[in-house]
Amino acid sequence: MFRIYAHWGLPRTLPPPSLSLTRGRVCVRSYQAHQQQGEELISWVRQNGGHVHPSLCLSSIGNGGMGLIATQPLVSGTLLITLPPHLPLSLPNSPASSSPDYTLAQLTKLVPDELWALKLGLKVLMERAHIGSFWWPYICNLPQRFNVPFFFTGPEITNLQYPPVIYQVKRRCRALLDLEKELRNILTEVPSNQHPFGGQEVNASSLGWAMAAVSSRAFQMHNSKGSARLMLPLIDMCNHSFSPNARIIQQESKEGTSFSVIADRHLEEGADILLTYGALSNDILLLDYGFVVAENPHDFVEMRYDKAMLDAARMAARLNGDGFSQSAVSRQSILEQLNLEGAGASLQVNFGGPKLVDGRLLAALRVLYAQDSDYDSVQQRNLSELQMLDGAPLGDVIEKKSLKTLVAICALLLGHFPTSITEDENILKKIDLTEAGRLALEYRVAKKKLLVDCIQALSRRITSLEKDTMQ
Ligand SMILES: C[S@@+](CC[C@H](N)C(=O)[O-])C[C@H]1O[C@@H](n2cnc3c(N)ncnc32)[C@H](O)[C@@H]1O
Repeated sequence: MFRIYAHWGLPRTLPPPSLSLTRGRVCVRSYQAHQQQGEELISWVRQNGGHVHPSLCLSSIGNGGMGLIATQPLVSGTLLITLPPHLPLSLPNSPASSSPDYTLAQLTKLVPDELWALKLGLKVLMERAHIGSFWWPYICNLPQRFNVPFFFTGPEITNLQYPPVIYQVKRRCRALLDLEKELRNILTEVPSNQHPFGGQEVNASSLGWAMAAVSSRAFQMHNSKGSARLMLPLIDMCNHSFSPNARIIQQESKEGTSFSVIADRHLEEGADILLTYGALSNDILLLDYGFVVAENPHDFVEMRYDKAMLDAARMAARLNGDGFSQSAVSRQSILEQLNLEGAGASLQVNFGGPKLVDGRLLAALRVLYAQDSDYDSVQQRNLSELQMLDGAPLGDVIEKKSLKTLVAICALLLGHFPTSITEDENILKKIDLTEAGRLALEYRVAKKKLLVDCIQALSRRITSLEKDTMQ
């Protein structure tokens, strides 16, 4: 199950950024060049009607990344940045026909909707190729490389050890390669005055760069006209925290939507300005942003609900009884209500997050362990009661069996990983790891620790039930 080989990662680094080299300037993110470009970006925002608090600067924050820093203490409520409506970069709404933007709009239709970052990425590539682009001071400040997994080598992708995310990486690789092919065919027919990339070739690597630039930096805006994703220059220099010290607000006016960042706490001198990117799992953080958070409260490990797997877990937990596949028709209807059986069933169940265990899986186990004689009691419970971890809605005996089976499932999932946490932690101590190699290790260690945490929390519940029974 955990031995999927993905040996077609795209080249690790982008080829020389052909699109920017033609401008006579090279986007190199050396420290000094970066500082200077950072200052140019701040000046550009101010020159174009935006506000940047004088006590803010762009600075290196380690790992080659940059961030926004307070150079003086700032009180909570301070307005840090404001971008007027014309500074965000987004896909144009109704471009004039026979303009490059119109061609671009046609090209975005080739991209599946769920890969919205690739759609907006085409616009970023277009501005990167456009000599004299209004957004050049912004585009030029974007990182040249992104540590997202579709740039990993095959072995690095395999080293993630978690099939759902490996599947997503492969899908993204495939989408980039497919789009490269389609664009190559279409763009040869486009007249030069309508060519969105100034006649330059766009390949899977530059598409990947653009998709990562967008997925790791774009914001979603909602207003009366609907929702849209956009790039917010300078605001997107803020790094992420689940306990942020600043927030974004949106203001509507007849000119459009402007965006501001406000300090949400007192900021000490030298504080990083941190926003929250949302309640995101490590899968999304890895795939879209190229980093993971240890002990991420929003992370989870997924598995496919399958009675054969539950049977294996029951046997591993040394619990007797008939196989779950023999379950009575009466239980079937509850499993259907839980959407785990029947047409259109949704079989993905998760461990982790604030609930610890997917309520549907817990309810299914409780129901599957119920005897025919318990059925009246099952009928008296509503579905949400059956899904709550607190309490033992069908009695302590069924509860202990259900919890022991869940512990066994976590242990089986853990056993599917080819290496243990200790082995991974030893590899992490090596100094010659690549950035991608380290990220893959951190990612899989976080998944395994999540399962260990689940086992420990569920075991504590079993122990407390056993104590109650003995009293
Ligand atoms: C919106 S940008 C923030 C600015 C970025 N650091 C830069 O140098 O341009 C998001 C990227 O910053 C980095 N980042 C943000 N928050 C992070 C965090 N908490 N830990 C590690 N990297 C983070 C990741 O590379 C992510 O893709």
